[in-house]
Amino acid sequence: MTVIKGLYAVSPEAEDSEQLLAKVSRVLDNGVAILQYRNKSANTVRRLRQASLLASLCKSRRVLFLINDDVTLARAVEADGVHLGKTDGSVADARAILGKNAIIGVSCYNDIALAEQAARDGASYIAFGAVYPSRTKPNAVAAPLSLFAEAKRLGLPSVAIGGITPDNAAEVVAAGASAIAVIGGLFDAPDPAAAARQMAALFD
Ligand SMILES: Cc1ncc(COP(=O)(O)OP(=O)(O)O)c(N)n1
Ligand SMILES: Cc1ncsc1CCOP(=O)(O)O
Ligand SMILES: [Mg+2]
Repeated sequence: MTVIKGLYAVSPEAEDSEQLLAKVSRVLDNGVAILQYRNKSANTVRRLRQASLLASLCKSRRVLFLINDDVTLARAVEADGVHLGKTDGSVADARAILGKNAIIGVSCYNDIALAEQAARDGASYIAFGAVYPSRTKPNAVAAPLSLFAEAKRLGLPSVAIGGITPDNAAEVVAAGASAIAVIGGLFDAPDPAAAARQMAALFD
């Protein structure tokens, strides 16, 4: 079984694919266990190009590679899996397309009932957030850290997302999150590689 644990980097929006590759490449060797390609604005051609570049990078660095929202794209680039929110399709459909070993993560926001449902549906992990206010997604619902202890009984890895930085990440890990998903706290840090090392070290 694939282990979902540690620093889970989520890619920032980027128009320039080479710049995106360079940015991600700089943090990847500093303790990132999982990378998610998340792009909410580019067209299909650019998304395919960016996802292909990141897929090769992750393969060469032995980092798990997931795609946000888009099962078709995940299959096209042979990603390890997909992350699904409430409007992104079902776990069953994703598994039918990606196969039984695919990693399928499900957003549960601040709702333990959604996590229970995701567990019944065969999700690989559940995600709660935003655990802190997020500049990337300012309207995200606020999720209390107590959810991570509560979700332990489901027996699935739990991922925390939203506003996580090197300054608050220890508190999230102490609350019981298996992994911390980070965009701004990593890619907007003064020294992204150092921020990655600091957050990854919490899982040693
Ligand atoms: C690890 C992780 N957790 C939550 C999300 C959010 O997914 P969703 O609610 O579908 O929102 P968008 O990211 O699609 O805007 C995520 N992407 N990754
Ligand atoms: C996708 C998503 N879902 C809840 S908060 C968020 C954004 C996370 O980005 P950041 O780490 O910059 O707050
Ligand atoms: Mg989504």
